[in-house]
Amino acid sequence: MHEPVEPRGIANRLLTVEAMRRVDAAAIAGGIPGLTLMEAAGAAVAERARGLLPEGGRALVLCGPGNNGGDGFVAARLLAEAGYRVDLRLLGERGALTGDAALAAEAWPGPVGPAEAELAAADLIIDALFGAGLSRDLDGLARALVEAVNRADCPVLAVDMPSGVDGDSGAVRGAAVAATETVTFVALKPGHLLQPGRARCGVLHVADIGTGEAAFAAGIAGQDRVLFHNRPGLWTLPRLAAASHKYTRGHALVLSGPAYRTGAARLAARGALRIGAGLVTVASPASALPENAAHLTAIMLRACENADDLDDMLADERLNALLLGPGLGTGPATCDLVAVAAAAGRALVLDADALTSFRSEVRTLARHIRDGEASAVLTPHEGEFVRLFSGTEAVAEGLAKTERAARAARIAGAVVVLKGADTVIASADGRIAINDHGSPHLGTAGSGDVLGGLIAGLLAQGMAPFEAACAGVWLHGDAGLRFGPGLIAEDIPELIPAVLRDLEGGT
Ligand SMILES: NC(=O)C1=CN([C@@H]2O[C@H](COP(=O)(O)OP(=O)(O)OC[C@H]3O[C@@H](n4cnc5c(N)ncnc54)[C@H](O)[C@@H]3O)[C@@H](O)[C@H]2O)[C@@H](O)CC1
Ligand SMILES: [K+]
Repeated sequence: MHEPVEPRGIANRLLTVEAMRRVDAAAIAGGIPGLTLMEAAGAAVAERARGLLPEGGRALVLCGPGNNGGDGFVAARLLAEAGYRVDLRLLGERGALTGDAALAAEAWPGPVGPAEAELAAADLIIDALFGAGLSRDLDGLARALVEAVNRADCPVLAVDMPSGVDGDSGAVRGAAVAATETVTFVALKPGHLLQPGRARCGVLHVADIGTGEAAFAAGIAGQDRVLFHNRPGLWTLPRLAAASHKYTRGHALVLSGPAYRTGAARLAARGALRIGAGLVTVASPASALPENAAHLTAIMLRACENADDLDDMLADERLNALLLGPGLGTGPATCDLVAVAAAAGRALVLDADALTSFRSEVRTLARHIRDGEASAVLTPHEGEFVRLFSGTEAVAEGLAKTERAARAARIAGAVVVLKGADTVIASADGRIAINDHGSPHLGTAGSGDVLGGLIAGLLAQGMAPFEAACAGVWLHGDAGLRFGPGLIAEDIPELIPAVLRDLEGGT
């Protein structure tokens, strides 16, 4: 189990639903009454609601039968006190409310409407139906209510989680509110970042409700999965010393496919160079050298026909990071290249055909990595992931994406970057980062090849594999966000200088 020591890492920690319960319980045990926490949560919701409501506007607050509903009662009261018109509806019987939620309901001075009635017209709906306590799929009245919320043409502010989204997996349980904004408490939960939950949250806000650092520490203690939001601060890019030269900035080697299958390697190589590797070499079969030479200038070329040639090349210790896979072709020849690269103990990025060549043979791949003491980053998309890990516990039905990636990382003894709209980066030591910094425009041919090159370029500069993978994913996502429609893979390396400049200015 890995416990990060730096406080910046802790700032990016996510809380599972269970860990959040422990935070609440520890805060209460430490002397903060539960009702005080609920008042703070409701106040944070009311404050955000005021930002979404016109002056004196009308809020419709939908309260559920648990403490999420309790937060709704508090927010309703505070908004009414501030002069807003508030309609409140309760799903369930008022008499069935217990604990702090019952106390919050008692303090609400207005009428409590039934959930069955048609939704009243409003300037804002506050969704306080279900949060961390969601325990089954929505059906019946709860589901009808959520569907009615999604038909309403006003903004929706979700309390803690959009009702119907699972806090740990981001799954939609039957139906889920599509919120404009979500206010959650203490820290983000995985379900705020994993799809489809991420898309239901809208703009995310995290409110401090006064639980304190000791309760937070109690909440995250003892977990064998350590969850992070992938953001700058979780990793630090290599700093360029004044005395740096190209040989101190690492040398990345990208293996290219044969003639007419070389574009992927060039995209990756360009990514590695732009991200700051001092030297980048593309190695290809001799037949493909002219094709590569016609397109490459700063990037060097070498002939490499097979695993023996690669072995000879790796006698040069300065080749410290390798990317294998894009365009290589699947089969035993690619497996041999991976075996030689791993045996040389270098930092590896394995993508595409290098992963598919080990279809259902991940244990063999893991043995190569272990025996060579190589540090490897595997970058599968969903299809490659299923092929590589089929037959293992990483592809069991119904698992959250975080758990699949974490299990895969343990099996492979490598960092696994499970790509998608919600890329998850998992390390064999139990660290998991979820990335929501990206753009659907990145779903374009060759984009993944550039990502592999970025990670290889960071590894070449000496970054540790988990941090290099997280940083590569974030930088790639940032490039996608700033370009938008019309993005093609060739654009991504060219955007990296601006991404780096802004990052250096902002962190
Ligand atoms: N001290 C605390 O624990 C605090 C909790 N807070 C709030 O409390 C929430 C968690 O409260 P709870 O644990 O009471 O859980 P919830 O209020 O999220 O939901 C639990 C209730 O919903 C019912 N339920 C669950 N799934 C259902 C479904 N599919 N259909 C119909 N009914 C369903 C359960 O039977 C239970 O009555 C958090 O999300 C947060 O909003 C905040 O007030 C901060 C402090
Ligand atoms: K909710």
